[in-house]
Amino acid sequence: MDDQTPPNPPSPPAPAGAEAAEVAIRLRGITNRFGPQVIHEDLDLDVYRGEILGVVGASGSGKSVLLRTIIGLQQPAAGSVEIFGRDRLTLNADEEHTARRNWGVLFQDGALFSSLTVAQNIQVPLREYFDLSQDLLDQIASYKLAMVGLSPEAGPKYPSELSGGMRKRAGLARALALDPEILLLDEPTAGLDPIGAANFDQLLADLSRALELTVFLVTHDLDTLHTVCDRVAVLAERRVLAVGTLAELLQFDHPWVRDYFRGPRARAAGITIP
Ligand SMILES: Nc1ncnc2c1ncn2[C@@H]1O[C@H](COP(=O)(O)OP(=O)(O)OP(=O)(O)O)[C@@H](O)[C@H]1O
Repeated sequence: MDDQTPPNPPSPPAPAGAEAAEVAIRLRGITNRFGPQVIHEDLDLDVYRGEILGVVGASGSGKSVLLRTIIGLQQPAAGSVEIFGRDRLTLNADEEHTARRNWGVLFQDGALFSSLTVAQNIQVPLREYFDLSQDLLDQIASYKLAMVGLSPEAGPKYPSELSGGMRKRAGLARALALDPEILLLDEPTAGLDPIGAANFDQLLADLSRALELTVFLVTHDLDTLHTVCDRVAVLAERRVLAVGTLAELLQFDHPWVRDYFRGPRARAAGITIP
């Protein structure tokens, strides 16, 4: 760490009212670099079981890299990633395979396989983990489609035949295929019109409650932060600069945080200083 870098803030307290809230994802001392470019340095973050944590930060601050670090697509240069108390960087291949069932991911563009139908996309993770009959696979795909508000007619369609909003929902259905406890989403409302985005937010809020999901949600969408997130983490200066409820962040005195949460777009989203 260079001399200019302020120390990490103390570990954030558990959410109000949650006595000894269980930590679902614990990141400690995470450092990520690409060549000389340092993205994260000694980054700490706790995501509590059952919460929806919004992750914000300027473009290029490392939100997606952090998501990839949690799921193992990015190997950090230093630090630990604990999922429900187990350091996933120390798991062997079998343990890693089992652990991966515990989370579902929705990447920015939905990341569906374009050569597979929506139903086949949902069935990919199911085939990887279970030996099920085609009939059962089809039933599960229909059930997952219904869960995300898509009709059974979407099942035989190819991703290119869906609207952007439907593709996001299909991606969500695939992320939920294995009934994960943790859901990670990278800018799920990007590219959706305001009504589509609001509908997706509502779906996410309903599903996370019904399925008791822990949600790590990378977003630039102030409406999403306001309507669905329990807490928000701000990524800046290569670490988690602040984490708390929106009301707490509104009191946080830092130029980027102030501009982001108190600007005209924040006011338009209904975020106001209490
Ligand atoms: N595989 C990679 N190789 C080299 N550099 C990378 C790689 N992945 C990400 N980066 C760099 O890491 C930095 C953080 O990228 P990241 O995608 O995490 O930003 P972000 O905060 O998600 O941005 P945005 O809000 O624009 O999506 C960027 O400067 C990016 O160029």
